[in-house]
Amino acid sequence: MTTTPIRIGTRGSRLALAQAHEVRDRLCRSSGRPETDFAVTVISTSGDRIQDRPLSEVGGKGLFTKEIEEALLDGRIDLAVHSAKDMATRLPDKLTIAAYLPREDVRDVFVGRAGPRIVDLPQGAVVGSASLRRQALLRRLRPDLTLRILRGNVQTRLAKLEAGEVDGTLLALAGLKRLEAEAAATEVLPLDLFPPAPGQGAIAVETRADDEATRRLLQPIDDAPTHRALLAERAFLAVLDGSCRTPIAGYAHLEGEALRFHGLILTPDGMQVHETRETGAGADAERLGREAGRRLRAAAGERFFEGW
Ligand SMILES: NCc1[nH]cc(CCC(=O)O)c1CC(=O)O
Repeated sequence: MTTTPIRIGTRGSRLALAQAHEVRDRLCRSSGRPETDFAVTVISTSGDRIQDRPLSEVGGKGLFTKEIEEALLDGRIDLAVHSAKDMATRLPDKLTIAAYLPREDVRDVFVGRAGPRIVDLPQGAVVGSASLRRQALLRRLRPDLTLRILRGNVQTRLAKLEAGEVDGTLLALAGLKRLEAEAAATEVLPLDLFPPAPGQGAIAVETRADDEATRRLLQPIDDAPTHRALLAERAFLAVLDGSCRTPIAGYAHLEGEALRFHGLILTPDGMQVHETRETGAGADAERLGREAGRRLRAAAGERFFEGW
């Protein structure tokens, strides 16, 4: 019997590969098919190639997914595995997110060389991050620090820290855990001070909307609570990210039947902050996220989004 393998597209970083392998392993278990029925295809993205500028300057998030989505649309792959955080808020028309794996820890961590905790850093210490959200949250807490753009995948960033380019950096705990490198974290940051980016810690599986067979294959590995939370967070982001230069945090999670949402926008210098906390029904996730976004838009005023 010959079967064409199901082709799984992913970026080539160690983290991306670990995530793609996790999806493949779950699909093997849920479908009873052997590993040889799946082929992991590495696709290089513009986000991987551009290393010297913040993503907000070169077109934002879609950069880590564009080439992979093109491969899906062309039929070169059947499904794509992404960090949900890296996905643009609007997907190409013919694509859909068919499954989210159970979410990993959503918190950010500090990895310090000059001191284990952010409070331990000496005045003016250099912290590297390419994330506008992390930079702004850090400035709010420690306006004296010097911020540097630190790009590259998780390994590269840890190597740059080790080499002394910066005194500390901020990373997602989820990524470190998936790389079995969580020991690198010197401080796990509290959710109220460092609310995560929408989608952080979640792995999304994208496919063609009209590919019924792949959608059916993915259905059993979809985690409903993560899916609900992500609907809220992505709806929130869609209302707010007309400009991808606005630092935005958004985190939804289910507590029983209730969906709790925390959203925050701030100026890049961390001086102005607008924040909202809401609770709603899990079934209303998208509406909850959208309304939280509208509330913040109204509270901040349109000029807030134009200032930089
Ligand atoms: N391209 C950045 C990126 N996208 C997803 C993760 C971590 C894993 C996750 O949030 O699921 C990271 C690295 C980081 O923020 O430290």
